[in-house]
Amino acid sequence: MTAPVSIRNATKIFGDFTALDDISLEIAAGEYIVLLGPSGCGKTTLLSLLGGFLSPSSGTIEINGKDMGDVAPAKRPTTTMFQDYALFPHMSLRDNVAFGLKMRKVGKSERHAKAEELLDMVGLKTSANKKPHELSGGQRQRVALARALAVEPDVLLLDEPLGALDLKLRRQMQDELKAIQKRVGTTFVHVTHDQEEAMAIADRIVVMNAGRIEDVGSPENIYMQPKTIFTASFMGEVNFIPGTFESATDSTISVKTPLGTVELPEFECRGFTPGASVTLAIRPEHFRASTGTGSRITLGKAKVEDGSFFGTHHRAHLSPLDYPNMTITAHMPQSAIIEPGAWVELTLDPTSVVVLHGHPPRPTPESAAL
Ligand SMILES: Nc1ncnc2c1ncn2[C@@H]1O[C@H](COP(=O)(O)OP(=O)(O)OP(=O)(O)O)[C@@H](O)[C@H]1O
Repeated sequence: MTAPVSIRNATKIFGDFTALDDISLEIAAGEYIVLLGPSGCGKTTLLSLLGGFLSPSSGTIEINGKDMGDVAPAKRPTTTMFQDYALFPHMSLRDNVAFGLKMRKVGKSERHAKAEELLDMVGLKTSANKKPHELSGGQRQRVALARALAVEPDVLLLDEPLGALDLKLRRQMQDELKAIQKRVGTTFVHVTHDQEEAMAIADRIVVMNAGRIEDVGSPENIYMQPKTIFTASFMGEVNFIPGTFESATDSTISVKTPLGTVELPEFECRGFTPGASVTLAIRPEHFRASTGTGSRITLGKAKVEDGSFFGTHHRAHLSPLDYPNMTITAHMPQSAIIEPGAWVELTLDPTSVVVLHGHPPRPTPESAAL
């Protein structure tokens, strides 16, 4: 079972605090959506509006074309899976998974068959008679997922579902969650503050900040072409170089920076006007500190301050000759020899540079990698 979801101009106000501010979002049936953002940005509040545990102060929520305004949580085609799982300790895994079906008066043999089918799907076929305390954290998480899916919701709401797991298990369960979602085809809306988790799982990521949606897109899109300074910095490491927009032709734009004027391909018209403050957002892996140039642009010489080896690459901090107060974080090839004090040529692929409106909120002369 699966359904589309429409959130239209949803606002939620607690007293004089606006937790959600005019949120609109269309979710397709069968999509895996991740709501991503820092603590307090309104993710759980939005999930609670979908589940019916909170009502919007204004705006509407439709699931499968039906307005959910007056529909109680238990009557909605949604199930919520919380971080603490809330499994019943005295019940077998089979009975835990079958619980929702029992409440719906489904007969014993039918509900047990369904529970066993779902336990099989989450890799716990032979554990149906065990109790939750006999399981590891990851196994308990799988039982909670099977239990949530047993009642065949159209939309499954997951609030930090992997928050209680250690990092390794978390990464493993992300792959499993995604695979199970694709298999059952249910619409999933998953809340997390972990950008790697969002990238690993989502069909589309919704980046939230202070009660508003900052950006929506595929993981690749959000990472490579963030629309705002907030998204660029929240989605992994990035260098910000402040600049001034100078001019545009049909195929290039020109931005003046402390490291010189750079000509970049015009990838999308974002309404820049000459003289406007802009920021170049550049991922560390898009810099190359080398002597090669080719079709790359150069930002001049830079001094290696320090470097660390990360297996797949070195991560180095560099000070540009023309602007020594700035620190650039660049990834350098595995084979590079990183010596503090060495001078390198700083080059980058112009197609990887994102030009954003404004300057970062804490504009430091360094514009250090955040
Ligand atoms: N019942 C409430 N009454 C008053 N304020 C609330 C209530 N529920 C949430 N808030 C506030 O609304 C804001 C958003 O809360 P919400 O729980 O949605 O954030 P979140 O993004 O899920 O954060 P976290 O990742 O920490 O769970 C917070 O500032 C929170 O304090």
